[in-house]
Amino acid sequence: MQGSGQSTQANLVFDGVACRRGGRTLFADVSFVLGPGDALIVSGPNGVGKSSLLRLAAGLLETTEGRIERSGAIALADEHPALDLTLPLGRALGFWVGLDGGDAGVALSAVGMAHLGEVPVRMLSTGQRRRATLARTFASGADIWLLDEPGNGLDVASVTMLERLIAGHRGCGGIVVVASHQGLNVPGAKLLHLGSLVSNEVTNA
Ligand SMILES: Nc1ncnc2c1ncn2[C@@H]1O[C@H](COP(=O)(O)OP(=O)(O)OP(=O)(O)O)[C@@H](O)[C@H]1O
Repeated sequence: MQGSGQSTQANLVFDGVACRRGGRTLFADVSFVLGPGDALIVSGPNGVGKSSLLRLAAGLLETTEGRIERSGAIALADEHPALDLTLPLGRALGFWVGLDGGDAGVALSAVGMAHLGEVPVRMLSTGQRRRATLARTFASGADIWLLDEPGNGLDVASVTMLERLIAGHRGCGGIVVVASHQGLNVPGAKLLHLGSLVSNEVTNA
């Protein structure tokens, strides 16, 4: 099914991971194990390293210490929609669908944007661009979704839609990691609060 975990063997493991950027240790000794259907919410103040943790998980940053293991395709959704601003939304999404597979129309419907397929990406509102980014994540068919502040700019109905997409992905064996200041409803998610170097402990919700 499009937008769901394609593999029942997806996993993401951090074992004693540290992250150093700009000459500063952001966090150290972060450990967690996520398997099919799991979710992790990463919270903490601005600049503590939430986005950096997602980039580590995506393999875009190197760990300073520790080990990261991942199995399954990864989609990272941050504030950059990575959609061609000049194209109508349906065609811009279609470019990625052409590479990843899936169906742009189904993905747009999943985020309530089926009626906006002809609107150029540059004309979308902030919240609509966020939803378009989610559509791209959904369409990717990736097993592991890394969502950076996915609720930013979303209205109440769209936050509910986001929570439903996350639940659906987990229900199909996918893994979701969310960095968020917002209190999203992600039942049974593990929680990681990055705050000080002594409190990077994962707890259950
Ligand atoms: N390319 C970079 N080079 C050096 N330092 C960086 C780079 N990108 C980010 N940083 C620094 O790493 C720290 C953590 O940034 P990061 O974006 O991971 O934090 P965050 O917890 O996601 O913050 P926010 O809640 O504001 O989104 C910040 O101090 C930031 O300045």
